Amino acid sequence: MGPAGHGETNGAIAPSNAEDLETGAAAGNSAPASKEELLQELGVDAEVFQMSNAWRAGTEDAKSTRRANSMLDSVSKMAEMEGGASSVARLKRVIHVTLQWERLTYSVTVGRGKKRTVKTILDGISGHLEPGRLLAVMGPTGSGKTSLINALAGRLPRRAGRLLGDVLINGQPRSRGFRSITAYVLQDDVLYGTLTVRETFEFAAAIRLPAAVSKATRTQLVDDIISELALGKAADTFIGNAFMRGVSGGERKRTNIGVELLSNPSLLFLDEPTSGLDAFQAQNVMEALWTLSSNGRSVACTIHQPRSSIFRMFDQLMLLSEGRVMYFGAAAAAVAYFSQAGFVCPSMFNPGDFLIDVTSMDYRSPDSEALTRRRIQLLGDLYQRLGADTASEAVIGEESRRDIKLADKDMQFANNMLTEFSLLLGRAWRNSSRNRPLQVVTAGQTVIIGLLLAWLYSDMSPTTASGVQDEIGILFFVCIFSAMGAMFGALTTFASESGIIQRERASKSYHVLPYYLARFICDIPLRVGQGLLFGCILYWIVGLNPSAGAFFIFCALVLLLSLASQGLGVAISAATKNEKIAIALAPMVTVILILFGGFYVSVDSIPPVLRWIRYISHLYWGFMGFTINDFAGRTGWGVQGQISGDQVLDGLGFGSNHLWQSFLGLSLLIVGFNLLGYLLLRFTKPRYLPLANPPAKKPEKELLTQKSTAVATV
Ligand SMILES: Nc1ncnc2c1ncn2[C@@H]1O[C@H](COP(=O)(O)OP(=O)(O)OP(=O)(O)O)[C@@H](O)[C@H]1O
Repeated sequence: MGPAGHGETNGAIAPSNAEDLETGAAAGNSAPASKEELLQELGVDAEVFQMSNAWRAGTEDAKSTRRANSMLDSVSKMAEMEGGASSVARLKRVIHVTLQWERLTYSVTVGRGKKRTVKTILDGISGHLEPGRLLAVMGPTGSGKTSLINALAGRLPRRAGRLLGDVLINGQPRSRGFRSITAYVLQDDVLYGTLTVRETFEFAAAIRLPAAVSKATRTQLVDDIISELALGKAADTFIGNAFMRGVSGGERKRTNIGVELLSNPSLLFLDEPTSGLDAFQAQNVMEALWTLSSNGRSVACTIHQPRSSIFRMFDQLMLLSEGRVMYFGAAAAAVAYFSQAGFVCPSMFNPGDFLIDVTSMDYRSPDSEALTRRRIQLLGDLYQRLGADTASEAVIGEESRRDIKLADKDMQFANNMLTEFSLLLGRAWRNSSRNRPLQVVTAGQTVIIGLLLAWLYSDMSPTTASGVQDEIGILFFVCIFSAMGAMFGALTTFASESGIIQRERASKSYHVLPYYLARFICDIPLRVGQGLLFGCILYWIVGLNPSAGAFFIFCALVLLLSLASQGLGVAISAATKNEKIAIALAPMVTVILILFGGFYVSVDSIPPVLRWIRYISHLYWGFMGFTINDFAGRTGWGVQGQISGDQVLDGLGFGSNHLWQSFLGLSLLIVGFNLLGYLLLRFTKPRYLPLANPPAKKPEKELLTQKSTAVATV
């Protein structure tokens, strides 16, 4: 692979003159028919299909005059302010990245048993992206846009299939350093709704930049990003969530992009950055991307159907359909290319809509399906004949050559674990304390359940026939209530944060341990508050053990039980990695642990082989603690007050147990469940599909035979 052989390289990849075209045709390997045959079938006179410069050479380098390099300027200034610290200067410098991809083929196995087939999602796609350019990957739905961006960013899920081809960064295969210079912006915004835009950036700056970067510099960097993304007006507004109104969809999207910019990526991948936005917001987001690319970055995004003003911002366009390239080159020249191929865009028509119309399958009737399928096949063949071979060729500029080594630096954590912990604790605390709806719901349900129970059991008397059973029942209910609330709280919290954690871990923002500890510690006040509230309402009204010490032990047990349940909730959500599966699984786990909790089946009645299960049931230890705390050493139950508390404990199988065992059991489970949750979170990183070598080019003779067979079949 080398410099393009067709002069201007800012987009068009077809040979630059008729001679080149013929050469391309001769070498052109996998096209099933000659250019003339293809044009004939498309209904275009070959003579008319002039290789005019209009679509081939693409537009002028419109950006070069507009490329302000403002970011680079301010970055250099900041580096000076830092006393020229080389690490700081390097951290903020945009590296020039030329991305090339050649014959990318991605296939997956679909179906089961005899119906198993291999589905080709990307079929030999080649292209390139140079620094300072904005590449749009367009195509009808299901054409392979997301798969291509994921393949280029190295983000295809590992179990998904097979990926063949070459992806080069400044002429070199992607190395470990690839991630340190790239950012990948997901389609869904993953942000804390309870933080403002500025706080979100400040946190990202603090956690991603080394401690050597002063606060003033970080503030400057945040201000720069806010102005670069035109977020000035929204800077101090909350991001917002289901309970709290926040910034607009476009501002949210730009904040999402801005977070990635704080690690100063040189290569930016975005999947559908305008999805779900109205035309105006979409325009703002794309303008922000245009500015970012103008500052020397290489930006690639998928986009479904851009309005015409957005289309004009694209430097390069890769148009896909059915996993094949329909066009790759200067975006401004795409319409001319298609009009030469016989598809003329009506005047005043949005080019984006036109290109999608031309390359979409029409499934409305068998005839229209066959017709559009054939059209797409011909357009794919025509493109392959004209430009596919040279599509991955790019000029690797001087800056890119110089930057090869910088692009090879592996990503490192910026701070030590203690700093990470304090930053994460600050964020978690802010998030929890501002999450009023959660606090109100937690407090509300505690008060309602507490009062309801108190009311139901207010007439409870130890000297009735059912007195003992009533008291045991209420204690077990306390166990279940404390456990369920904490577990489902943890399930939803961790599930809602999992996107954020994944993104931050992918950019090596922090270790899992400080994150986990910060979350754990941050939840303690909520659990303590809930335990005390519940205890205060219920304990005295119902008339449990009246000693003050027993009351505090009761509250401590509620707290420990909640913390153990929280750990179990985290472990379940870390193991399942999916909120819906986690919420479906949690009740089953809870029911098993309830069964072994000592209330429904006494310990002696459990088959010996299953008895060990009670030791991993926090409900068992909690229930044991509550009953010992309430019954031990007391008397006065039964109609004549003849039943002692110790007899009750004997009946439950807790006669020989002590309170300290309950505390110890719960403490061990808190450690055990949380350790399990931590380890699952730590070691279950998303795994991505490695890139295998591209298939060797087949000898021309073999290809020609295949082509004639293919044409004959059609
Ligand atoms: N792991 C997979 N297993 C089976 N089919 C898959 C897999 N990944 C993608 N596909 C299929 O490949 C095709 C391309 O998917 P992709 O998401 O890349 O398309 P897209 O152009 O981004 O679509 P959209 O615009 O709807 O997001 C689709 O038909 C999709 O269903």
